[in-house]
Amino acid sequence: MTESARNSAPSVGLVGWRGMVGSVLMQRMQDEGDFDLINPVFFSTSNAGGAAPAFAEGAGRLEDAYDIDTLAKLPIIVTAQGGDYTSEVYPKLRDAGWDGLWIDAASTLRMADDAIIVLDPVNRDVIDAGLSRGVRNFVGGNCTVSCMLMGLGGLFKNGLVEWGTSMTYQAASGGGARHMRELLNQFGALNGAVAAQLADPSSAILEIDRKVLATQRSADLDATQFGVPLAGSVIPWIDKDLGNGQSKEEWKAGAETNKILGRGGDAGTRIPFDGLCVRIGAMRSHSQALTLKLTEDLSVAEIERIIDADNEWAKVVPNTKEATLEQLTPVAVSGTLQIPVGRIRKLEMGPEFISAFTIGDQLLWGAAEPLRRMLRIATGNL
Ligand SMILES: NC(=O)C1=CN([C@@H]2O[C@H](COP(=O)(O)OP(=O)(O)OC[C@H]3O[C@@H](n4cnc5c(N)ncnc54)[C@H](OP(=O)(O)O)[C@@H]3O)[C@@H](O)[C@H]2O)C=CC1
Ligand SMILES: N[C@@H](CC(=O)OP(=O)(O)O)C(=O)O
Repeated sequence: MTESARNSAPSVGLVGWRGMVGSVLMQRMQDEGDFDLINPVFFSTSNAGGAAPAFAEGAGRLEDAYDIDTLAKLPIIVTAQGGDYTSEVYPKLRDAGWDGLWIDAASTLRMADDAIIVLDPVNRDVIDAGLSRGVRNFVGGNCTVSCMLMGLGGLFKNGLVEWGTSMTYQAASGGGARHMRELLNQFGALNGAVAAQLADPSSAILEIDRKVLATQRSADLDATQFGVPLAGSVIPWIDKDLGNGQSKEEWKAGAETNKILGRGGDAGTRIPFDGLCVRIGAMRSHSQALTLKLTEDLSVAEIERIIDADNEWAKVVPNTKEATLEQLTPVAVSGTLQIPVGRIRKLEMGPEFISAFTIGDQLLWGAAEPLRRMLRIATGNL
């Protein structure tokens, strides 16, 4: 960046840059040249005074992420530090009179009346209208909701969905950096428990199975983050228990989908959307199986055309075994911005009922990318 460009670029506070979402955000910002457009100021909750990351030329030392005076000097703050941080720091900043832009990955402020959930390929009009009327809080949506709307936005935006249900398969990284490490350590422990038997092709498979189960059930297996073992298992509960049989992750599906689409509160326009959220042992990328009731009997070819045409990242995968195995797995999708949508077919329940299976890298479109793009929109660069 030239000296004059640096002088005119806005200063942007970056909090939570070394976490799971933050690391992906930093990588995307480097890839897209976003650091040429801002003067970054890096914060830390655990290492104030330490060195700022090397990729940001001249960024100096890490500031204290709890120092309200330092934060309040900045016109824009981007945080991927988490909900506890937002709950503690955000109200203090506003109480101190700060009127800058708060761009956040955490769910804390998402449903507040003065916050917009950002997913600009789906709701750029809502974002622009919000900026014009002085909205200051822009929050990334829940990862499964954002990935689902990036894939199936065409159907929703065209008013073609009467109701929907999603059954999710969410990766370990949805919980954060420590959850990924725990999953890998568990896989390692399971493998280690039967390494000798695996090396011997004639060993009894039931003996291997018994030893793996004993290791999974052993108190020695570290399950601090997830609470129970995830390796070789699934956990059909994500986020808090709302006390009505629904998990908070499941509640977000209906609440946030409707808010992003601008169909909030009004029972007349709200699209019923609900399902079950399940943690699985994938490393990265959230998958979901959807059942949609459409408002009309469209051909599969027309449904596919609408999905493909909606945005440059949604991509229909032909409903064949070969294409599904090749293109519709977390391994195929992770690290890319593509949102494949496959397994589209009419269900036996009637001509308006369809199935679909979609996957998105929840750290990209589900978290970092909407924030990165919001920063560009806010600075007049998108
Ligand atoms: N993970 C996901 O898929 C998604 C997450 N979100 C939301 O984004 C927010 C951040 O989530 P996420 O990035 O997953 O959280 P992480 O737990 O990965 O990171 C959050 C913070 O934890 C601290 N930290 C402590 N130990 C470590 C470590 N070993 N490695 C890296 N960081 C560490 C860092 O703060 P410090 O440097 O100050 O110590 C870091 O900024 C949350 O609100 C979450 O709900 C939203 C969508 C998807
Ligand atoms: N709850 C998601 C990740 C996440 O952080 O979601 P949210 O931003 O809505 O709290 C998961 O665990 O996969």
